[in-house]
Amino acid sequence: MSDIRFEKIALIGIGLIGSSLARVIRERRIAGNIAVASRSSETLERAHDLNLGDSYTTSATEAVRDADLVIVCVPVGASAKVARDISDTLKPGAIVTDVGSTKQSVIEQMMPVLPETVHFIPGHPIAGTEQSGPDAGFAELFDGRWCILTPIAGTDETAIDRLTGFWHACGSMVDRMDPEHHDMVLAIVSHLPHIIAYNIVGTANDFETVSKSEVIKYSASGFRDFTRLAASDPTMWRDVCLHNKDAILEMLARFSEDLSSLQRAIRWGDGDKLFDLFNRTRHIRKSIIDAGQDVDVPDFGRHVAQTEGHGEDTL
Ligand SMILES: NC(=O)c1ccc[n+]([C@@H]2O[C@H](COP(=O)([O-])OP(=O)(O)OC[C@H]3O[C@@H](n4cnc5c(N)ncnc54)[C@H](O)[C@@H]3O)[C@@H](O)[C@H]2O)c1
Ligand SMILES: O=C(O)C(=O)C[C@]1(C(=O)O)C=C[C@@H](O)C=C1
Repeated sequence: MSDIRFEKIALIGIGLIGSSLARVIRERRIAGNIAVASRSSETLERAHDLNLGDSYTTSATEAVRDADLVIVCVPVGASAKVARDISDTLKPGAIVTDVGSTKQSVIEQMMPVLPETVHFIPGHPIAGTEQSGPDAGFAELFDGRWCILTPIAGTDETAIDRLTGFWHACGSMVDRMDPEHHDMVLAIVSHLPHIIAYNIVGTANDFETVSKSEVIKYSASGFRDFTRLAASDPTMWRDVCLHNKDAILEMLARFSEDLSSLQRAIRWGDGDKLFDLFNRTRHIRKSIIDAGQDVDVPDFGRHVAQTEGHGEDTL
């Protein structure tokens, strides 16, 4: 199907999300030209080998020249630097968006730097895996998943419609949300689960009386699910924690209170309380399945994770 909506799309960052976008844009002919920018020449070379774009550069400044749509696909802590790099070469009338997991911080970092001649519309596809790097992406990643746009008041509606059309062409359903609300919702449905996973796997790893080989040998189901999340990219999740601090701390406080209450029920043998909670949560799972949102992470592109950029300057 030919569905060209943009002459030129620039992808800044070509990891899991950037490379999935490159693949779906190419497969579904959403753009005439894809410019790929990555700060590391090694990643860029890999993107070239995988034939992800039409041009490749380590300069974000160069990539965005003449682009009608610019999609920033880097860890959220790098947003300000990217905005500074691209602001002078952006084409007037271009749409600039991002895919970052937090929204208020990205807006605070990018908005003051970007020129008023472009349409800045923050976005967040609620789709991903624990993998990272250009090998990890796949064209079907966004199929049937939500993408949340958090436009700033006064943004041109035609530009929002164009970006909505882009995400539809990538297979997504699109919702609009206030950035503050987005950060609170994602803190509970995405950020807390990852923090809990990192913590539980860390606890198991530090536990002296259970050996590492026993953890690996007997992690049949429940623990195994946590290890998948805890294998997610450290740079990305460090930035999420630092850039959605208030909402995450609010959710962690509630979580800790509820955990203490659960701990008390176990200590005092309060079976009714335990049963009521477990029964209530079981229904949530059923509602997710009934809503068709029980999307298993598929096996497409499950190569060894390439985690480029750890510990680098993305704060
Ligand atoms: N992984 C997921 O499940 C997922 C889902 C939705 C949104 N996101 C968001 O998408 C963005 C990209 O995540 P990803 O999973 O594709 O990560 P990734 O690690 O696979 O790719 C990140 C890319 O950004 C580049 N990069 C890293 N630091 C940079 C810097 N300081 N300056 C410029 N470029 C830099 C890397 O070279 C790489 O090309 C993040 O903001 C993340 O929060 C991730
Ligand atoms: O499925 C996973 O592995 C993910 O971590 C994807 C996930 C999520 O928590 O749902 C992670 C972060 C993103 O911002 C959006 C999606």
